[in-house]
Amino acid sequence: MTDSTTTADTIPVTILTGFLGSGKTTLLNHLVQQPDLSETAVLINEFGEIGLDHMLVREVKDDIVLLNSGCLCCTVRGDLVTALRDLFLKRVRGEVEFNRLVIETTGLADPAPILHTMMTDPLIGARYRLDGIVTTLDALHGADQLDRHRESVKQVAVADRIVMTKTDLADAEALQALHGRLAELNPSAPRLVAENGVLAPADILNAGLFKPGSKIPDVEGWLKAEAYTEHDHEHGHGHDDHHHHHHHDVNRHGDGIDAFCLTLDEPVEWLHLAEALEMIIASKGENLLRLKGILAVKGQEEPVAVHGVQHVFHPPATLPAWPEGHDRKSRLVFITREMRREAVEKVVRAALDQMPDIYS
Ligand SMILES: Nc1nc2c(ncn2[C@@H]2O[C@H](COP(=O)(O)OP(=O)(O)OP(=O)(O)O)[C@@H](O)[C@H]2O)c(=O)[nH]1
Repeated sequence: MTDSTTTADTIPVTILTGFLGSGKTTLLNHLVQQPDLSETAVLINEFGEIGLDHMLVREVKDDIVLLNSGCLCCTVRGDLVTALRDLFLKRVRGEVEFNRLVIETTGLADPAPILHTMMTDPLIGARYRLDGIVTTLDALHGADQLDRHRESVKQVAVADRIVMTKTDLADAEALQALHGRLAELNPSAPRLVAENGVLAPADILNAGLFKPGSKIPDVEGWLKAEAYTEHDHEHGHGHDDHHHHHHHDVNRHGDGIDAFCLTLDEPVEWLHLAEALEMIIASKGENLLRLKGILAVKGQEEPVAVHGVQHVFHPPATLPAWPEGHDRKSRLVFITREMRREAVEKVVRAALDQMPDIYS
């Protein structure tokens, strides 16, 4: 159950997304001047290169390849695949040096196809890993954009870090209301402020499971399960007790987005859990915006990390060890659209309550 895409020796990729005019390029221009990003390659997923002498900047044109299924969220960006492969080959040949990659998406882009490209292409998956999704949100127009555009909601919901821009133009009350809304849409993503693009790179880099130079995964920092539930302390009685607990969802409101964490006290039968996830994906995959989890698997000492965006999943990765002091319970955090916690939990519990698989 190992997977190189989450291991420490692959190139971390930050995806920078955010609505039209929300300040992505301004932020990127500032970031690439910082010493922390001196060995960073940048791919810009739209026209209009930015001139950065020491940087390797490449434009990715809208060359979209539709897979057989014809499903829009399965579109693989052919040109992005080529660009990522080319970059890696150049690095191998010693023509370019970089140890990190930033991909800036177009303002209207759904980040999911880019993530799919990274997760589904075997060559790319073996060389790059997703470090994090950084979403810029205009503090002045952000609330309106969230009301009007599903893309904007999705960009915020899948973010590992939310960067609020143009806070100098927004009044304090509106800003506070926006903070509240973002906390509901995406409870675990730290919200940062960049005035005219000024932000410390450390605030948005290394948001993934592995930090550069470290073989030990940062499970707590990656999952941030505590941001999703207020009642985890009530768990821990018996397996069956779960059915009777009151769960407090951090989020349920007009955007149709739910964010919640399922805690499973007992080690899980991997095949049963995989079955549950497959059922959820098959019926409503496009509404599963993001899933991350750390699992205690029956018959295995080490934890397993799972990670998915819509219906595309990273292969599960066995991590070297549980973090110190961890209660060794499985936790799955979900961000969904039009998919209630109760429905997801029912499918997961039903699958896990099956008889143990005696042949496995
Ligand atoms: N007042 C103010 N203006 C900002 C700030 N950040 C960005 N801007 C301005 O907002 C405008 C849009 O910024 P960009 O960085 O081009 O936004 P973008 O997301 O790259 O835009 P697209 O590529 O068109 O989607 C520019 O005129 C920036 O100067 C900020 O913090 N305060």
